[in-house]
Order: sequence, then structure tokens, then C-alpha cells
Amino acid sequence: MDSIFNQPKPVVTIQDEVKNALVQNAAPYPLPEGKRFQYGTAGFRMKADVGLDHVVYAVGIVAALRSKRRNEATIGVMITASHNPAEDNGVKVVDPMGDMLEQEWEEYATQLANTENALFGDIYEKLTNDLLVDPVHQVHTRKSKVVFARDTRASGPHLIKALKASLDALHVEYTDYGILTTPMLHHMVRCHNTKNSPRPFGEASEAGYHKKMANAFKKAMYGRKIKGHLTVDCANGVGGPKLHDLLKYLPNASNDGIDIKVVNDDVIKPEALNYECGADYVKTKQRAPPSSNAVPFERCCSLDGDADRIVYYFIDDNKEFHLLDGDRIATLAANFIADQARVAGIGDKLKIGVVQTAYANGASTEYIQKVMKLPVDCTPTGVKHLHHAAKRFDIGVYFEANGHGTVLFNDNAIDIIKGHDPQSPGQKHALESLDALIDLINQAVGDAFSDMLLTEVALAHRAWSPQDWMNTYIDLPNKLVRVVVPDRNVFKAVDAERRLESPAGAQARIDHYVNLTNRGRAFARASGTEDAVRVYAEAHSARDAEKLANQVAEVVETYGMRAASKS
Ligand SMILES: CC(=O)N[C@H]1[C@@H](OP(=O)(O)O)O[C@H](CO)[C@@H](O)[C@@H]1O
Ligand SMILES: [Mg+2]
Repeated sequence: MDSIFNQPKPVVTIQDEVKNALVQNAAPYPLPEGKRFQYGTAGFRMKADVGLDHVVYAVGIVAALRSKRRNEATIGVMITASHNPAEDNGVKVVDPMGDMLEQEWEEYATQLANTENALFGDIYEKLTNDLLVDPVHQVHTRKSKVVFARDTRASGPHLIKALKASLDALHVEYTDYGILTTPMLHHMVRCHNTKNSPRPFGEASEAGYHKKMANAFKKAMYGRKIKGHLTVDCANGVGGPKLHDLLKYLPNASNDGIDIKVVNDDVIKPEALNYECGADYVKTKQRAPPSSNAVPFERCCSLDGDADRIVYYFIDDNKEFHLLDGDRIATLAANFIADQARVAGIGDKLKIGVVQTAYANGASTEYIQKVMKLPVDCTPTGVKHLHHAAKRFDIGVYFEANGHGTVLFNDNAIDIIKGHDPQSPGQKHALESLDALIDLINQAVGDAFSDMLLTEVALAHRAWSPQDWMNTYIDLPNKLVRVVVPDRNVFKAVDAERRLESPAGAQARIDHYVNLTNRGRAFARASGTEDAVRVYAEAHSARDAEKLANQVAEVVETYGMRAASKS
């Protein structure tokens, strides 16, 4: 940071009025002493009252710069901490097509977040010169446009104030969408930026979002019937009120539609958020929320706190819990889409594939490759990696095991689906269903509502109960453990995080234990969101999976301590 004063004289100088406004407006939001902020996999996320307002103020500046860099495109800012406890909050930037902020810019966000108030004017000038001055375009004179929203957390309004303060200092044109789910905000961003393109994404309003989804759902159902009702646990987060809104547009059961029972939709009690409910609780505890009174074989699903993630589950008649996680949604969706494409007579024209991370259950990967005969790509953790990889297919289905994911249709796929001349009523039906899926699926980002409706459509077309869906393959028993080490950064993973490159020797120890285990697979990687190393292990039996996880955790502990004692 000190280096900004050692730079040659900038080519572009920022008016004092703007620099002063940036410093003055930041006054209520000082940089806390001794804290270091980093833009990670999920943007910035932390306890809301220890300087997050300073970080949000800085993010306003990033969004303004980014909008100019992307030719006055509308950039999004979302205030949420997803599945974290109620006292946390966070902020992330949404790029023009509704995807995550380009990785290279995470560094500028980090730099700005760690800048003292007095230097905001200077760093803005420096970044303007570094990022916005090029010989051809007068990028720095462009306008900036930003849209933003927050989830239901109590700290949200204060953070929005901090955001507006920096946007005002820079004369940014902005729209405050109030309270939205994360995917709804991504939807708005993409709508704004595709308004005048050949493929407009839709109407940039809440009603526009709900109407698009509801109409596509009706079309995709094609008169199929959904058996029984679906119970949706909204984690006492923003998904609750927004799902109630969406239901006003969706056809109900007596109208060939869907019967949804909304639970955990209390946004009045702040401490209820994500407490003993929600997708993260269900996935990590492998059990239904204690408040659930679902009967055997009833379809249930849980959203996370900002509704960008979903898992399904049911209990059987022995009250045993069965989880249908992101891997299951990916296989169901890919299978359905591939089948429809075959029936429509366009199967051989489309490259359909699935993208997973190393956390995907090995049985799901084998099922996709051997039974569904579709290619599978594995990427590092974090949706931005999966999203990017999914673009390599005409239709790319991507999901993390924990329920983040969506399906991407590229231009080639859309042209083929919309342009194919059906040769029979069967082909016509399948083509129309596929066409509806293009709108039903939120292609900007994983969206719990959209994924839920896609799942319901796929189950209805197959006339499958959750048990039928579960029977498609048998998960390998697995175990996830979290190991706290002195410095997680010494653990460097390669090969889509499936192997450790350092500390030297650690991978050989892991391999040793894996080779001793029947159907064993295990890996260790530093978490991108928590100060810990995660260990995943799977094997043919639960006992072996647990044993292998413990052995690998011990390797991580030993090498973590060894690295610390050397430094
Ligand atoms: C094993 C696991 O579930 N990891 C999660 C978690 O990342 P870590 O880097 O493992 O902390 O948070 C990410 C952001 O929400 C999510 O994308 C990812 O799937
Ligand atoms: Mg989330």
C-alpha cells in the first residue's frame, strides 16, 4: 500500500472533490486495527460488527471501477453470509453476466478492503490508472452502474448505508433492490446487461423473476402430475418471504401445479436464521431439522440462508434419513435433459456433460460415466470453477455435493433446441420441455428455487418417488473432517484438489492409507472459507471410511505441526 506514494505521477488525476468525498464519506466506517480482510470463495464474510462496514464501503469502490472497466455494465453487490450464523454477514460482487467477480479482481477488492480511510482517494486514483487507463479507450470517464440487495440479517441496513456512502462519493447510478435472495440479485444483474442483446435474460424486477420461473415451470411440466406435496425448509432466511411471493405465480396442485408447504420461514426472530435448519445443517448433520414432522417418503428439501443452495431428503418407514444432495440433483437433471434430447432427436448434436468437485461421491461419478455414459469434469471447490468448466459443454450440468449448482445451455444448444423441426408429437413435446428448461433454470448462478422446480419437473416426468430417485445408485459411505492446523496455507493442493503438492511427503502417506482401503479414496485441502484443512474419505464400508478419514487427518496434523516447527 505504501508503494502508492512511490509511483510515477499518474496519467489520470482524480478531481479533489471526488477524492475528498471518498475520504469523508468513509468517516463512520474506519478500518479496524490489526484486522486483515481477504476476498475469498464467498466474497468477504465475517462477524458483522468488526469492520465489515469498512469492507462494504470498499466494495462499493470496486463495483464502481468494475462497471467502468466493463463498459458501463451493471455490476451487482450482494450483502449476505449465506448459511453462517445470524451475527455474521458478508458481501460479494456480481459480474455483468450474473456470474462471480473475475478472479483477478478479487485482489483489488482485497487491497481496497485493507485501505485506511485517509488513503481511499489515493488508492482510487492508483487503481484508476492501473485498471482503467488504456491507450484507446477513455475508460475512466465512463459512468458506473451498480445494483444491490441484502438478505434478512439485522446488520443488513447498516451495511447498505456504508455501500451507498461510497457509491455516492463516486456518483454511481444505482438501484437498491431491498431484500432479495442471492440468485435473484444475480438474475437482476444479467437482465440489466442483456436488455438490448439478442438473448435478453428477462425483466429486471421481482415480478419479472417470478413470472419467468412460473411460466417456464408450467411449460416444462407439460401436463405431468406431481404426487403429494413438497415441504420446503427455508432456513428462516430470505428464501421464506421470497418463496411465498413465487407461490403466488405458480399453479397450485388443483391446477396441475405444485403443492408446497413452507416451513422455517420466520424472519422476525433474527437468531432463528440457519439455526437447526437449512441446507447446511441437513447436509453436514445428515439429518432432517429437529422441527421437521415429515411423514415417511414425504419429499422434503432445505434451502440455505440466501437460497442459492438446496438439498432434498426423506425418511423411510423405519424413520431412517436419506439425503438427496447436489450429486443426486446433478444426476437427476443430467439424466432428464439427456433423455429429452434423445427423444427430441437432437441427442447426437449436443455435447452434454457434468461438472463436479472432489467432494462428489465416487458412486455418483461412476453412475454418470458408466450408466448415463456422459463425461464428467472435476474442478477445484467453489462455484466459479464449476461454472467456468460447465461452459465447455453445450449443456453443462454442475453441482457441488452440498447443493450449489445449475445447468448452462450455450448458444449452440439454444439454437438447436429452438431451431429443430420436430418429426413427431413425441419429439415436439421433448423439444418444448427442453425449451422451457432454458428459462426455468437460472443460468446466471445456482438458485435453490430454480433447482427445486427443475427437480420437481424431472421427478414428475419420470413419475418417480424420492425412493425411486434414491435407488438409481448407492452412495459410498463417506466422512468429512475438519482439521485445525497452525497454518493451513502450507497445504497446497493440485489436480482439482485431489492431491497435495506440499508439504513434501504428505501425499505419499495419504496414498499409503488409501491403498490399504477397499474402494478407498481420500484427499485433504485447505478450506477457502474457514481457517482449517478439510479431509474427505470414502470407502466400501462406513467403518473403513471413518478409519481412512482419521488416518488422513492424522497425516495432516503431523505435517501441519512439522511445517510450523520449521518456520
Ligand atoms: C466442502 C464444502 O462444502 N466446501 C464449501 C465451502 O468451501 P471451503 O473452501 O471448503 O471452505 O464453502 C464454499 C462457499 O460457500 C462452497 O462453495 C464449498 O462447497
Ligand atoms: Mg448460500
